Amino acid sequence: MIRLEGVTRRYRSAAGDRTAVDAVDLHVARGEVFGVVGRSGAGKSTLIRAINRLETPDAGKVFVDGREITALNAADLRAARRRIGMIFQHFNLLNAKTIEDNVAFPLRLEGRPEAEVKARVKELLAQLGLADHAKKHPAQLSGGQKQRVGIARALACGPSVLLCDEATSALDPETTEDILNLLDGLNRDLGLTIVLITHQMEVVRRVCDRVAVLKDGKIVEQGATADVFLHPQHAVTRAMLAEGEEGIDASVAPAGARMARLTFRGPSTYEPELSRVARTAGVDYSILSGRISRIRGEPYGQMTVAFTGGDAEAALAQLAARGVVVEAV
Ligand SMILES: Nc1ncnc2c1ncn2[C@@H]1O[C@H](COP(=O)(O)OP(=O)(O)OP(=O)(O)O)[C@@H](O)[C@H]1O
Repeated sequence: MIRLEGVTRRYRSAAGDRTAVDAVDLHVARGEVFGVVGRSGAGKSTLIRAINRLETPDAGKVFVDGREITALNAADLRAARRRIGMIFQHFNLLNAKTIEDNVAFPLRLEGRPEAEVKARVKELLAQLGLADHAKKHPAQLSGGQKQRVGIARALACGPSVLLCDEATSALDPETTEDILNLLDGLNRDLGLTIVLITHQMEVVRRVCDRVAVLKDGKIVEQGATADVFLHPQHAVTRAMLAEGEEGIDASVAPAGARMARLTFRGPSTYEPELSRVARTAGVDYSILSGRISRIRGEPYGQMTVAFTGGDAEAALAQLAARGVVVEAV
């Protein structure tokens, strides 16, 4: 659906050249929600803006829905962009226009008949819960409502792709959840392919099927969200995931304990595997840290456990045989 081949973007300034995106190859499948995370300055904005050529790459090719975006002339690019919706951190609404005129804007640019514009705007406002706000101006709406207007405008021309540039970064946690539910529903119900960039790992955990981690303009790690989040390979990914989490205090482990990190995935997360195995292997265990949650709807449990007494190695082998991922700590 979306393919980037060797995409590079450099910025030249008096302070020197800076390669914001460095020979990135990326593939996003149709109907997927794909997240790109990274620290500030990693190149996330530049990368997502290369997809609809708001930033023209210095090298490389971008394909969206079979068309090479990087090869289009200005008129064809305008037409292609109608099939690529985009929403922004600060909404980018036209403050002097009403909500309905904001949503109508891309339809009027496209030259649609006014009756069709009116009908489509009405439909979109109803779909996004904005029907009561049609005649208001952006300044009269909350952040979450403004982002809903942004989404309505992005959907106006019936895009196959939605690009989200830090779309929830200016919103409080509750409103973020509301907008993420909305994006989730659009992906599910319309089959919309979504690419989002964010520095919020929780956003990726909640909605993304796959994720790429960007550092200094390069992808350092990518994969299914659950795989990357539960078994991060790169230091940047580990550091971003560790933020806000309490580290493990190994000094609290009983003397001589065998420590291991255990990862349960899927329905077995809720099974009493640990106590069954402890009983048969005759070991005791202390849980030093742990989290049971969901990644993109899939339950998982991950905990650091200290085993004492009995046969800890046999317990770990039994857990591994039951599909639990066992890692030495
Ligand atoms: N128009 C520009 N001119 C010069 N340098 C730029 C420009 N836009 C971005 N850069 C530089 O390119 C690098 C990548 O910036 P980019 O905004 O893509 O990163 P980001 O990961 O989106 O960061 P943030 O989360 O802070 O927005 C940074 O070093 C930035 O300073």
